[in-house]
Amino acid sequence: MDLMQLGFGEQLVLLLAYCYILFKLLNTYIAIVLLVGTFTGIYLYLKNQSEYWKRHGIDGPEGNILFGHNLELRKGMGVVDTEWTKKYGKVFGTLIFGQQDLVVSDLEIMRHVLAKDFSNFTNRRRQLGLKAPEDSNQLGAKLLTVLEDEHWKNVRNTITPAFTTGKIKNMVPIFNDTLKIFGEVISNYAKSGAPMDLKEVCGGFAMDVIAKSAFGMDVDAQRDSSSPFIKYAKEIFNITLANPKLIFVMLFPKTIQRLEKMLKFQFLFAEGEKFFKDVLRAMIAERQQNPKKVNPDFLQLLINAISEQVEKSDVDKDIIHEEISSGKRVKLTELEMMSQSFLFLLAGYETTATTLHFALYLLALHPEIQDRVADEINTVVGEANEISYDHIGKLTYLEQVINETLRMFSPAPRIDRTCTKDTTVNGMTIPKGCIVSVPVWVIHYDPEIYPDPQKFDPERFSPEEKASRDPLAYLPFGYGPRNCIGMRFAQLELRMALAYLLKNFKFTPCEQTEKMPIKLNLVGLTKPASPILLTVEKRNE
Ligand code: HEM
Repeated sequence: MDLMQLGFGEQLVLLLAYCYILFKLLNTYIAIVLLVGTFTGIYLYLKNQSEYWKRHGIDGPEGNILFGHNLELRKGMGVVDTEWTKKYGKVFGTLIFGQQDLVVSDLEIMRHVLAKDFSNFTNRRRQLGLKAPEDSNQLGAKLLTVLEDEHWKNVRNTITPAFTTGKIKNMVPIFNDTLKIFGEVISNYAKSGAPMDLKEVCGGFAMDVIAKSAFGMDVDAQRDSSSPFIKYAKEIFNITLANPKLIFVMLFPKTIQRLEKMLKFQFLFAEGEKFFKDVLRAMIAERQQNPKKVNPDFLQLLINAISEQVEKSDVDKDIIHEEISSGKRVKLTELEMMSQSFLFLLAGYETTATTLHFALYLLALHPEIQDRVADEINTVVGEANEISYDHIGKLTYLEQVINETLRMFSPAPRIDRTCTKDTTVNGMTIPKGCIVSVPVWVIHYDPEIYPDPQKFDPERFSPEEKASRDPLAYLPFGYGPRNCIGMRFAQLELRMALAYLLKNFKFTPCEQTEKMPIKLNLVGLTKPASPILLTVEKRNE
């Protein structure tokens, strides 16, 4: 048994049991001697761990001998990464969740870790306790985000055709149907003049899109929040690090996993998991019985996965890397299929909803930029009732606005990879077994890359500015073969939603709207510390 694979709670219980047995079985003096020896051993081990980076000639913050740098994480990843980078530079070592963690914002080293030496850095950090074991039948065991090595490559290669531009283009009707309801909801706020909670309205829209595209379901989250789909999805998204059950799982991961297997139960999200599995099973069965019915959504694309080919004209280098196309196309098991649909909800709901609401917030605070986007939309879309895929390609200033929003409020403040082989880059050796973390937040606010970084300035993403910058300097969707597979889908959803909203409405700050710089909560995904409220009026009335 690898003791380091145990949670902190389990290690403590083992230590107490060991002390008890020593004093029960042995003479007190011998027990004390053994105990002192054990504690000295543990102390030396922990000291050795905390001096790991010093031995590798890499500087870094002094860590707590017992907790490493975990305690600092309460401030939020973006905040601590900024403080540490200012003090220790672009490469420094930390110890997080018992793992040696090298934090790198040097673009050249990042290029090797995320792309050039990808085969040595294929996997993400293992989330102790939060990853269901591979042999379990929980949805969490087969999520693309946690799969490793060949298994990851094969599943990613198999589902990639679902995310190419050609396939996503067919989902425009899903967006347009959902946007009509979004329009009704916002119109009601415009009529009443009441401030609206941006996250609530954008969240309803994003939930409807993902329910329809990944589960094939109309849940109408925008007008009716009583459906079980919304109840269980919210249960997942509202879980915080203060949740007692989650703390218990993190302290006793192996014990919980053993008990779950032996007693055939699930400790976290049991009801929700059963609900999503039942829904997906029923949907998959229905579609398999009606193979001729056309469904332009992810669920159908996953069902078809093995037979779907990437057409030559549809090769999208952002999501089809050579590394991935060398993987096999595999027939997904039912669990693998259901896990990916579930993952699209996990990965695609909160990220898109928060980006949309931050974009509207920034535009409300910058009316001149909002008017410029609205003018562009009027010119391109004119009197057309619906936004089409062709319109989207022509809304270039809107694209700049979205890019700048994602620079300032990247939903993921950090991405990471596990190093599986000693790798030397620019004379520095990254040791096998450590985690390499890329502090996206720090890079997006680096004044040498983005002068006056607190300023909302979509001109930073004009074609000339973009071309003059290293692509590694902009990472809202990560980078390399393991980047966000849903990037094209998210970009289209954001552009469609903003084009529709800004064509029809004007957003303005109200008394309760917080001024910039807004207080953020950077623990987990980026979000505002308090809800953002805005008022809205109809355009052209
Ligand atoms: C604004 C919206 C979104 C943002 C900012 C975002 C961001 C990210 C980031 C930073 C990663 C990690 C990349 C890396 O490690 O290099 C990621 C991975 C992923 N995202 Fe997204 N995402 C968004 C929307 C979506 C959507 C809509 C979906 C699905 C429909 C999705 C599915 C995934 C999946 C499956 C992965 C894991 C890929 C893998 O491990 O191979 N994301 N995303």
